[in-house]
Amino acid sequence: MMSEVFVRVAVRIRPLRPREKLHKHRECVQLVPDSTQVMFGSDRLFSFDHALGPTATQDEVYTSSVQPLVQYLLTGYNATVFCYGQTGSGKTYTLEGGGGEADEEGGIVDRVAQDLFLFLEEKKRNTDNMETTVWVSYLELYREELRDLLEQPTVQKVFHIRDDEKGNTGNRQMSVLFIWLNEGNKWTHTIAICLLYLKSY
Ligand SMILES: Nc1ncnc2c1ncn2[C@@H]1O[C@H](COP(=O)(O)OP(=O)(O)OP(=O)(O)O)[C@@H](O)[C@H]1O
Repeated sequence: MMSEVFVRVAVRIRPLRPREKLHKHRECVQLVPDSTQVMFGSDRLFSFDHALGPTATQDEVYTSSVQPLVQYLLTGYNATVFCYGQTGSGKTYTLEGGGGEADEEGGIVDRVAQDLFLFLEEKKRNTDNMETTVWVSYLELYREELRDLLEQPTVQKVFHIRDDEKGNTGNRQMSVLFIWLNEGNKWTHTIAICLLYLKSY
């Protein structure tokens, strides 16, 4: 059951990369054991809804911070997950995964796609005449420009972010968006990115 908190913030501290170790970089942020706090330097404490340290697995990140939202989606609510952080802090790794073949490296997007279909299957088994449609969009928002990543690179479709006279972007809707690839009747890979769904009008 989701509590009445609409925005939750999880912090993830990534491990030092081999090159950083080679250059003798040191961690400057510590996870406070058995808490959801992190410490900067020796005395600055910050609290979050979830705090995940350098040894946290992709699965721990997903189950603690995202999985409840997928359940929530099926009850008709919208949910948005986004990663924020400076360059190299691990946003792509957390969302899309480490790029390896191993399941444990899969990111949030893979796991959302897999679970969504599992949960839908389960719901379908317990519900008469249930029909579901899953819409898929894959958009990139970069420097105020939107690109449809499912379009052929040669097709230049222009999306606009539009405001009404009061400055509201009324037709804008945040969603969880994903694509999946089905090779030889087997779900071999899932990629998803959640950004922004805009009705083009
Ligand atoms: N939790 C982690 N465990 C192991 N390696 C990680 C982890 N998080 C990030 N990395 C590695 O650190 C590097 C930087 O991460 P990533 O590319 O995800 O950063 P980013 O925030 O997306 O950066 P940018 O904003 O420049 O795209 C990558 O080589 C990635 O594989």
